[in-house]
This record gives sequence, C-alpha cells and structure tokens, in this order.
Amino acid sequence: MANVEKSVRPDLRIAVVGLGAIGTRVVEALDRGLDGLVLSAVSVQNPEKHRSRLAGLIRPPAVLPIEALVDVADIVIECAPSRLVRSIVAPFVTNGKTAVVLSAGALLDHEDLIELAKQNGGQIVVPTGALIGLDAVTAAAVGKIHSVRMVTRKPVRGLAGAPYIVENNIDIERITEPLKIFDGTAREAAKGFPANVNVAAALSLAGIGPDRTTIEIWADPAVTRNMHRIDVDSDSARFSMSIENIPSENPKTGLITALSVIACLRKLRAPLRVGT
Ligand SMILES: NC(=O)C1=CN([C@@H]2O[C@H](COP(=O)(O)OP(=O)(O)OC[C@H]3O[C@@H](n4cnc5c(N)ncnc54)[C@H](O)[C@@H]3O)[C@@H](O)[C@H]2O)C=CC1
Ligand SMILES: O=C([O-])CC(=O)C(=O)O
Repeated sequence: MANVEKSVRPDLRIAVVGLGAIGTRVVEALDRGLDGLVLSAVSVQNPEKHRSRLAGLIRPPAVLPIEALVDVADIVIECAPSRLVRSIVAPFVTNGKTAVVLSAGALLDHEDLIELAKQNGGQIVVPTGALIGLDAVTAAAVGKIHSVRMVTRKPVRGLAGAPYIVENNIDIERITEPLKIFDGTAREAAKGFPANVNVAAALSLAGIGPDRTTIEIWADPAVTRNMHRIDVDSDSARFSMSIENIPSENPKTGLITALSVIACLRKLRAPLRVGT
C-alpha cells in the first residue's frame, strides 16, 4: 500500500491588538490551544499593566508596537479603540495578510482599506461579534434584500459617553423610562456611537450597506443586557432575530463577542465548517 504522508501546514501566527474585554479572552483561548494557530505577539497600550498576566501564559507572546506585528504574524486581530483600525489593518492587507476587525464601525470611515485588501490579496474579516444571523443576511444578500432594520436597547452604562449623546446634550443618567436616543442609518450610528453599535456596521456590511441599514438606539434603565433585534425582508426570506447579550467587564461589550472571535479562529483550520 502506498505510504500516504499527512501534509503538515505550518501554524498560522496570530497577533492581537488590545487586551481589554475581547482581546484578553482571545489571547487566553489561543494560549490554551486552537488547532493550527499560534499566538505570536500582542500590542498593548501599557505593557507594564499586562506584564504579569502575559508572563503567566503557557507560551508568552512578544509584546510589540503595532507597526512591528506584520513581521511576526499572518493574521492580526483588532480588539482596540476604533481610532486605531487603520494603523492595525493597513500593513496586514497591504502584505496580502488577514486582519480580523472588531471595530467594524471604523471600517465605514476607512472603506479604502477594503480596496487595499483587494489589490494586494489581503482579507478583512468581520466576525459576527455581538450579533446574530449574519450568515442569513449574507445569504439573502446574494439575492435582493428590500430592507434591514435594527433596534438596539442597552442599559445606560452601555451607552454613557457616546459622542452623539455628549454632542446633543442628552441626559440619560437620570432616565426612569426607556428613551429613544437615536434613529438613523448605520453609517450615522457608527459615527455617533463608535464603541456601542459596531454590530450595526457589521450588519450593514453583510447586507445592504451603511446608508440603507437603519437603526434605533434606546437607553433603557430596566434592562441589564445589551439587546439587539433585527428585521430583514428580502426576495428569498423574511426573518427576525434577537439577541440579549450579557455585558462583559466593559459594559458596552457583550460577553459573546470574544467567543465569536474564538469561533471564527477555530473555523480557519477546522476539518468541518458549519455555517456560511
Ligand atoms: N463587532 C462587535 O460585535 C463588537 C465590537 N466591539 C468593539 O471592539 C473593540 C474592542 O472592544 P473591547 O475589548 O470591549 O474594548 P476595551 O476597551 O475593553 O479594550 C480595548 C483595549 O485596547 C487597549 N488600547 C488602547 N490603545 C491601544 C494602543 N495604542 N495599542 C494597543 N492597545 C490599545 C486599551 O488599553 C484596552 O485594553 C472596540 O472598538 C469595541 O467597540 C465591541 C463589542 C462588539
Ligand atoms: O456588545 C454589544 O452588544 C454590541 C457592541 O458593543 C457593539 O456593537 O459595539
């Protein structure tokens, strides 16, 4: 019998930027082991703050400035403030590599990064994150989607400090009843709520774009979870989806977001992929 040699692909080297609510969990999962992936480096704002936790990992990664990551990683995972998206993504996609982006709202302001990826054989991956059903939305988008509408309801803590609220002097701290604070497009929401509704940007990129996807945002003193409801009407299906996210230590960010990134990473080398 012929001796069939198992082909061995080198591990994909992963870099993570930002060790907050999402990045910390992703780094820990990579350190515990994800098939075919190895954590090569991280970028942090304050290395001293993370020194002991990183030293406690089974395989401590290098701690490097953002611009040095492209030399040591095949894939970068952006889990950082949205203002850093360009500096994180551009070097990777320019070199034909992959950038996983959590600050999806910032992509709407830097859409040329998608063109840069196209020209250089790179890829930008936006995980489902704190949302649900982007598989169905991308499938429906192969046909014709008539409308995508989203309603987000968050506790006050999950919205406080958003630029739109500050600029419009909206007082949400003392509300006793649900208050609709925004009704507009995903593009406008990404500008006004850059750290609160990346999900709307992801939804828009999966479906009919940031100018046709609409979102209402409610501050609700009665809820403890970050709640998103989506209604899609298309020529193949009509569907509604909702998710109630338990906030992480960052009240703006649902716990499931990091798990979505880990699931996305698992798919990269999995022998079975389920879902679009
Ligand atoms: N796509 C989605 O479904 C979701 C996206 N997000 C977005 O993902 C991003 C990360 O979210 P979280 O982990 O909750 O935020 P976080 O605020 O908990 O963590 C961000 C981390 O980035 C670090 N950082 C700041 N400047 C840095 C620099 N120059 N270099 C390296 N690190 C730096 C901060 O120190 C902090 O530890 C945010 O933009 C957030 O809005 C959050 C939830 C859902
Ligand atoms: O976690 C959530 O519910 C959503 C969120 O913060 C975001 O989209 O930025």
